[in-house]
Amino acid sequence: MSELSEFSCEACRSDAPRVTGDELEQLLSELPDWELEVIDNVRQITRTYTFSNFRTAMQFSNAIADLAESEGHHPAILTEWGKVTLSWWTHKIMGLHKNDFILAARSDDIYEKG
Ligand SMILES: C[C@H](O)[C@H](O)[C@H]1CNC2=NC(N)=NC(=O)C2=N1
Repeated sequence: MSELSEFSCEACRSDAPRVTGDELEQLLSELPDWELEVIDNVRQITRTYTFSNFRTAMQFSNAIADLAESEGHHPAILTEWGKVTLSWWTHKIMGLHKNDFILAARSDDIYEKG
């Protein structure tokens, strides 16, 4: 469990600063299973989780949906047979906010709880 999951998300505003530079490197180092990607010039963090079948993949996806709704912050979720890929970024700032790293850590906790 990353310490990041202990943090609370803050209300994100359109003028919130994007995470960059040393802070970005530090946050990425706390989430070793996550990859930094740039899609349509927008930085995001992505991880693919594996499952034994589609039903358990869907159950995890629904748990992530509950997390997202409770925090008012939503990932892209790709649910496939045996796999779920999550991508977190902040739409308002078209980039990465600390909230994205907090929720990625919370996503890992949900996965590890099984
Ligand atoms: C109106 C609604 O609360 C906002 O659009 C929220 C919804 N969920 C969100 N999710 C993400 N990832 N980024 C946002 O900027 C965002 N904004």
